[in-house]
Amino acid sequence: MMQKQLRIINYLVIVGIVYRNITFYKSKLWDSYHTSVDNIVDILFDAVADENYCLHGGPCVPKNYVSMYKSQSYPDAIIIGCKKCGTRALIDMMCLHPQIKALRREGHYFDDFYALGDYWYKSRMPILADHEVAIEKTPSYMLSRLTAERIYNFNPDIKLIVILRNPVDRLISDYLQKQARFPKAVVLSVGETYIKNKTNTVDETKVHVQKGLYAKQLKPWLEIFGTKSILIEDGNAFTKDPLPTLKRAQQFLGLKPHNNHVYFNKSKGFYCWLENSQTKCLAGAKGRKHPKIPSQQMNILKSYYTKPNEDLFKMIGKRFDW
Ligand SMILES: Nc1ncnc2c1ncn2[C@@H]1O[C@H](COP(=O)(O)OS(=O)(=O)O)[C@@H](OP(=O)(O)O)[C@H]1O
Repeated sequence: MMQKQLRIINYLVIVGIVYRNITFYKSKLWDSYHTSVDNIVDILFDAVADENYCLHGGPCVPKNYVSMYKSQSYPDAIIIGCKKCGTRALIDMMCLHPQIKALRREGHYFDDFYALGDYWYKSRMPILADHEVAIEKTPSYMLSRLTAERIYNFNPDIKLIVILRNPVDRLISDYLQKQARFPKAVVLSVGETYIKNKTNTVDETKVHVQKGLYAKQLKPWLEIFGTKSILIEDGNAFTKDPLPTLKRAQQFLGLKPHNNHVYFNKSKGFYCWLENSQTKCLAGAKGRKHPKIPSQQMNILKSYYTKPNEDLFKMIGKRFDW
């Protein structure tokens, strides 16, 4: 009897583990399903794409379809950071330029999926017509020297775009994202989370705090790529008025200036734009209302970042208003 119960428990544990893994990998499986389909389509097109794009006595593939598909290419530029600094708004608004196309989701090839190979990366890229450029954004790239090395080995001439934000605003934004995702786990306030009670100093062990140390993160990128390959923008200024940043980004990519039709949307409280005559704003997860932080705690957070900010400004040769 005991053995039978043990077998049932064993069985339930296995079912539990399988279920958990399926849930965890569901999105990744979905992704790779699409990728496999893309790859199969590519192989088929390779097979049929002889001179006339026809199989022997079989179906023909429209010439322009083949050449359109074949124009899928690696990115010309990557937005490498930083998290919660306006990367989504930047890439979506950059795509209002008729020559810019972007990977819809974050790329994560050079950090999470490097083992899948650059063919996988390319297969996720948008299809380009002549004179168009492809971009992607992955805010976590900026955090690692290894990623910088990988990207350099991949393409030393690639253009990199960095959008930064007042690190205290960034910290609160990361906190709010975590709170929204894990409401039961985030019970402490911003101050209680990031300021040590006993010493009234910032808790430097917290990853969210470390993510605001921009000079440290950018140093390897500047060493590896040099200043000319990296456009560094102020996310706070971009949020208030995106046009100057968008203009510089177009110039940086060597594109003709294009007047992106963005406008301040009062009800969203942020800039939005028109897409096929419809208003398009970012989803509610972007542009959350920040809580009021008690001024004493705010001062502790601000003064913690004063020196790292100065290091950053010195390193990049320009100042931001934070
Ligand atoms: N036009 C527009 N609409 C909405 N949000 C805007 C816009 N421009 C900049 N931002 C700021 O972008 C912040 C989110 O940054 P990211 O897109 O980089 O976040 S993420 O790292 O991809 O999760 C987001 O941070 P929070 O305000 O803290 O939510 C916004 O302040």
